Amino acid sequence: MISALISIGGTATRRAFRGFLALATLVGVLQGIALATLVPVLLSLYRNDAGAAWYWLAVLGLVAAAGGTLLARVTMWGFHLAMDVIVAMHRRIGQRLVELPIGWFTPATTGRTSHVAVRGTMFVAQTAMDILVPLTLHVVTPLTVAVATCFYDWRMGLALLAAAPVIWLSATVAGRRNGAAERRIHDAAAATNTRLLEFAEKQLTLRAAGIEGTAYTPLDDAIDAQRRAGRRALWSSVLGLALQGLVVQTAFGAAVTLGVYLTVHGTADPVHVVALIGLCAQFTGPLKILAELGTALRRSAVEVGAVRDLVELDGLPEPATPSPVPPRHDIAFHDVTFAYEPGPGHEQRGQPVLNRLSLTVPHRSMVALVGPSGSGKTTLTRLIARFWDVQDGAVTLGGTDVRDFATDDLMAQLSLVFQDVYLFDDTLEANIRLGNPEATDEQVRRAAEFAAVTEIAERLPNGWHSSVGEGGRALSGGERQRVSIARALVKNAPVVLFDEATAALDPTTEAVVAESIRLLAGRATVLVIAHSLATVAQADSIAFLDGGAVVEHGTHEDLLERNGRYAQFWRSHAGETPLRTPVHIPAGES
Ligand SMILES: Nc1ncnc2c1ncn2[C@@H]1O[C@H](COP(=O)(O)OP(=O)(O)OP(=O)(O)O)[C@@H](O)[C@H]1O
Repeated sequence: MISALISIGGTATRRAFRGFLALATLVGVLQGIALATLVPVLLSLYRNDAGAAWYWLAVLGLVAAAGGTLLARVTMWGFHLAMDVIVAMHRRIGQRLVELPIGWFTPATTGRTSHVAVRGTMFVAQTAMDILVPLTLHVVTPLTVAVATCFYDWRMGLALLAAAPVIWLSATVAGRRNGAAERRIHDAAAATNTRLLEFAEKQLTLRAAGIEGTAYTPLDDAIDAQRRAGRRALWSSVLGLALQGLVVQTAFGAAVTLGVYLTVHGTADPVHVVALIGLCAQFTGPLKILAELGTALRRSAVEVGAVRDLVELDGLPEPATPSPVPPRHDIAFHDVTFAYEPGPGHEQRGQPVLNRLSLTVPHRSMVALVGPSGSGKTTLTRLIARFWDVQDGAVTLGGTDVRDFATDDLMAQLSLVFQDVYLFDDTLEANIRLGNPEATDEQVRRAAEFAAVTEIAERLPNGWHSSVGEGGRALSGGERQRVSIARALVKNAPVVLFDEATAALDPTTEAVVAESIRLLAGRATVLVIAHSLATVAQADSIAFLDGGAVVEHGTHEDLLERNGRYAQFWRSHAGETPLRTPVHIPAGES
């Protein structure tokens, strides 16, 4: 647990934790000494020795005051430590999220991340402030009491010290059981969180499918699983606490029995023994809730461990000496094999999605990717941007393996226009400028004009400074697509990866897509997942994918002449649902 916190917080936290725990231990020792000092106070009173009673009372007061002062200090320290670790945790999570391959981000992983970040943070604060200090005190104080008892009566002292490992063992057993149950609760809660987010985000889809109210089975199942895990954890913790209570009471009973035995056999003074039995109660009292504190610590450990697992995830490996940005921008796939990593819902690494695939997109040419759904077109384009790294073969840009570029350099060479357009809750202008923060106003306006975003700005109440709402909610799907095209154009990257929308677009957006592809042709290396006849017709060549391999590659005419898979595919599409034909941007919009 502490090692998890330290690994998140770094060296400074390690030093701070050592000091913090040392101080908490000192407070525990002082509290134990204060309790042990009660024995001479009581004995002095019994012997009517007022001087000695006042003396020991003064000692007790001084030790208790020192312990109290240091306790206040260590509590404050715990608060500051918690804040430091929380800040470090947020920083590490943020840093790791930036370094993770883009392909890692799925609704399931982001749901888990938000759960881990929020709960982990809460538990760190709780651990450092509410658990570690009491836990240390509840261990160190009874041990100090046991050692002190040895000085008054070595037999009773040894009995207490002998009971300590048994109590420790029972607390550990109870804590382990609870820890396992807590882990199950954690996993169940994270799964519910993901389902809940999905339930909230996909309301439109659910309602369109006629799933009304809360009757969404995966969410119900997740809540049920969480309830079952909670019930099991409750039983586990009740049994653990009962075991712990039994062991502690037995230890106390044994100490009292020993005291009585020693008194009866005349080897101990009864008054002495009465005072020591009082002290024994101070030994067993704190230990009774040791299992409870241990459980709380393990609960924290599960959450903090999940944060550590998150921050220790493998990011994209960065080259030790990044290759320089190449002057030419041809893209080549050399015998590429790629299978998705296991993840929630698909724990085994599946069959390769791309199988020894080779394809070349020459510098400043346009290649259209066509093929049945699931043939690997999207995966192929995403490998260029290192959403994931290939397992075999290589993807090169300008002759250099994409893994040999610094990630920033690689991304600077790419413009991505994908279907899942996300606009930030910022102004229209800021969303375009995101493509190139250095762009002048003139460049932003020109890209916007080309992508027919100017007319959106004219319609909105605050023009370019209008907010587009969270995720671009204030705009239609087509309008969002246009903003994303303007964003890509303003970036002016030498390589453009374009995923044409599969859904029918409004005429203006369709024209913008066709025009922007026309504009890019000859200026950039373009790899486009094509769905429209207009795009296919403009491409220098077409690669037909099936089953994760390029089965045909050539010009539209060549492939039609070959009368193979592409010709068949094209004819069936043109026959059933004609591929979209070019639409011209209305005057004034281009
Ligand atoms: N993140 C992912 N995790 C696991 N499998 C995935 C993931 N993304 C895609 N796949 C699988 O990889 C295969 C290829 O998918 P891909 O999206 O690349 O195909 P596509 O040709 O672009 O399909 P479409 O035209 O329908 O978009 C499919 O079987 C798909 O189920």
